[in-house]
Amino acid sequence: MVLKTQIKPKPYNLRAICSQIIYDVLDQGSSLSSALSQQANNITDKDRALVQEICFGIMRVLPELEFYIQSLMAKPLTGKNRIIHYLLMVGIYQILYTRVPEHAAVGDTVNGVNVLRKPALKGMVNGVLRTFLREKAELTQLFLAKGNTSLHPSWLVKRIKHAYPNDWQTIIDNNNQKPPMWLRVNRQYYSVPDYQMLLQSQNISSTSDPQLSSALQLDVPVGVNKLPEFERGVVTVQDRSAQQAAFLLEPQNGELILDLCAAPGGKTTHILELAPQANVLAVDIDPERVKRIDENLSRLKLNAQVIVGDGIAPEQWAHGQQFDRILLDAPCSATGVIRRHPDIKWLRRESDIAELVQLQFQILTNIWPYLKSGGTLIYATCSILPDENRLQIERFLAIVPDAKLVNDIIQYLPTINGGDGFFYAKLIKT
Ligand SMILES: C[S@@+](CC[C@H](N)C(=O)[O-])C[C@H]1O[C@@H](n2cnc3c(N)ncnc32)[C@H](O)[C@@H]1O
Repeated sequence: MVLKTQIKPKPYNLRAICSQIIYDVLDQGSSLSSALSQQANNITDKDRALVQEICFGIMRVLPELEFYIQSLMAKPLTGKNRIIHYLLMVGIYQILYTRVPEHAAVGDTVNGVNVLRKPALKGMVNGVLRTFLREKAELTQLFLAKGNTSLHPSWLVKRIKHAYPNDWQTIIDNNNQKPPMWLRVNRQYYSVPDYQMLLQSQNISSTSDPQLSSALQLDVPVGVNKLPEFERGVVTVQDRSAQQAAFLLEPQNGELILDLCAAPGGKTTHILELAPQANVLAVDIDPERVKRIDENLSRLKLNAQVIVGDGIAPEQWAHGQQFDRILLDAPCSATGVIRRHPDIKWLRRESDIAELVQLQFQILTNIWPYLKSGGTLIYATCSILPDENRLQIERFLAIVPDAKLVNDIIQYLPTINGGDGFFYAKLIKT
């Protein structure tokens, strides 16, 4: 008789899962959204919201948690024990910022040590968390007096201060808030007031935007599965600032339109909602992200040609075509969307900025010949740094004689209950 080896399932501990996610971001350089989706199958539906709350929250207040751990431990945990450093963060974050009762926060975090197979560190984790509970009031005072209360890396604070000497503090404060949830209503199906009524019938209250005919802000964010007719393509989750792109582009039916750097397709689908008979070519360099453009198009039942391609080398995929309109949503520092992706603060390096500026400039200059004479190009970023935005466009206009700026540039800053930080320049070819 052959005995089957029984594989023992790994005990489930959501604090251990959170510390693995934080480790993947901070030590392995993964983005928070991809680290979360890597673990998605290991998390029960019931715990999903709490895992998100803890992981996003830790990224938001990382320097504060580091300060407490440093204050409570003589030596930092390094090497293979690093994951326990992040487990401590998970414990402290819960005590300070969630409604999880303190005894559960401490007890379950301490149990996470076994799940992470570091039993020798159990006593230490228990000790640190219990000391934190006792000394919480003094430690938080000390943090306010001595810590990095901007919760941003210093290079970024310096750049934001330099660019916005009057508004920098507000920008930093707004970056540290939780983001509002905006919807874009597909007006092929519903007017904004009608969809708002439909939401209200499900007890989801929302506020419309007098300046933007497609946008609704939810008073309290909800999961997309709660949104009426989401699967039918009636609404898309998209920040109000990002919703401006397709309006500025003014796509028309029958035109040939290039959406460059298009993944995951938030703006591709909006272009087609506004001009369903436009011929849209959506291009992105990242094959995995390109799949998401197809998924979004099929949810919204819209058609575009979607390809993997490098914006620096349009000769490889444009086949000599010229476009009536081009949307270039350039790769950028994403410093305008920090409240949505707080991991950006720790993943970005200052040296990335110059590289991104160079990449943006190359894509912009290389795609320009593919715009028809009289055509429109929208250059967009979700950055608030002038090097990627205003200065980029000034440099371009100075060397490209047939490019003309229409109206003024638009620089949105992240605003509470408003939109994300975004930049737009509308250029025409004379
Ligand atoms: C800001 S995101 C685009 C968001 C998208 N437009 C939307 O609304 O959903 C920037 C995109 O640029 C892509 N990208 C980066 N370098 C590129 C390149 N050299 N050529 C084409 N796409 C590139 C990235 O893969 C990323 O998907």
